Amino acid sequence: MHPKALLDACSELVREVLRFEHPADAVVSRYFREHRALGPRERATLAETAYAVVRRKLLFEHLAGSGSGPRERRLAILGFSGDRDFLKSALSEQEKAWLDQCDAVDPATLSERHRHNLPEWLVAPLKEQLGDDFWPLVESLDASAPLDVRVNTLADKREDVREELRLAGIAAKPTPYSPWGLRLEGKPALTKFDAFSRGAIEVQDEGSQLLALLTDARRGQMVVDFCAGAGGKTLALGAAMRNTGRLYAFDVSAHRLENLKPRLARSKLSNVHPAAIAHERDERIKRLAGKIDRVIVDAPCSGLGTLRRNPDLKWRQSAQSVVELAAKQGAILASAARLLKPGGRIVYATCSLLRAENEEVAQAFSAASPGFRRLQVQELLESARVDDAAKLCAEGGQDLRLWPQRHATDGFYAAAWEKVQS
Ligand SMILES: C[S@@+](CC[C@H](N)C(=O)[O-])C[C@H]1O[C@@H](n2cnc3c(N)ncnc32)[C@H](O)[C@@H]1O
Repeated sequence: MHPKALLDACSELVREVLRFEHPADAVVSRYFREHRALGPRERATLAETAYAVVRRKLLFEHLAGSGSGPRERRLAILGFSGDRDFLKSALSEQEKAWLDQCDAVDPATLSERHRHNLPEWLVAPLKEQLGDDFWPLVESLDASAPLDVRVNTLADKREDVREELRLAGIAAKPTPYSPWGLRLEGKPALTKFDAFSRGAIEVQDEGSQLLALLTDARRGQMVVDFCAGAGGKTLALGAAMRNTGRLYAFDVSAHRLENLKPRLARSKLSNVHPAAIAHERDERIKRLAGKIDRVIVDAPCSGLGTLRRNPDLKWRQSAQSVVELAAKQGAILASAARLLKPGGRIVYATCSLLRAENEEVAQAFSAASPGFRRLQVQELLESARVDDAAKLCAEGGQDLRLWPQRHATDGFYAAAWEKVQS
């Protein structure tokens, strides 16, 4: 594609993504569907440019203030992810001079907001939690997330799969904490490999794997994945149960559960029962009350722990949406807890970085639920043979707290309780 045409396409995509009416990944996928002639390299440039603009929106808007021409074009030039000379061949003399000026800006002279590129409502709670670690977090959010897979230990061993991938030209290392994980080098398209099609691997961030390990679902148990979505955790739990017992995968979105089906078929699990529920107080939940050994609530949340992959979330969420989510999370956790039998365990998890969706929801549940004993996540991880469990927990070892800048995972939180014997 001619550089000028590719830059025009980037500007168009940037304009659509910046409307923030839909998730950026959905906007990008739709754009590609509507422009089928685009080749893989052009697609990569388009997607990476749009994401770069979303990531560094405040800085780019500031720099774009001095240029001329349509705003989206200036933003696309600043975020352009392809070769510099290629880009310059699409620019007017005036644009080239402006871009050189922008490149010459010393980052040290920029204001904080132009360096962190976060909305103000998010900065204060993050700084309060992180102190000096705030800037390393900002830096980590600019980098792309590694590609982790979980080995389906029902049928394969991690080392065998690692060797199989190596022979297929994919280098991988064991993940540092999860005994099920491999971290791949680069971003190979996995779907064409036998290890993928026969269900030996599933793409899953190491942090998500740790949530499943924490749930500790065992052979023969009755287990509920309350917010199963496309079933990332469900598949890990089903394998941990060695394809025995009964694992319910609930979600209010039948559409998301549909995406579980092909993954389930690859995994060879037959102990999973997906079911769409109307809401967290659905009749189906009431019928199972007091019968379940393990429940995981991977609650709907702001998703701010996934900003490396979904940078648009920082612009699509707000202080108000977090308040609403926290209320929803509390309601789901309280309902899900009714499922447990005495001695059963419930894990509450989010991929949010904010205390309002994490510690505060957990504390409110503890305070309102005398029949539940808070468990020490560090001890649970150690029992699940997770290395360096203390490093994965907040001080004191009570809760799991994963951060991209510390653990190279998405940001995750988890707390766990046991229903007291009655
Ligand atoms: C963080 S996602 C789950 C991701 C999934 N566990 C995985 O590992 O792929 C949260 C899910 O909660 C679902 N959800 C929202 N409200 C719910 C409710 N009241 N009861 C059950 N699920 C709900 C959403 O549809 C969404 O799929």
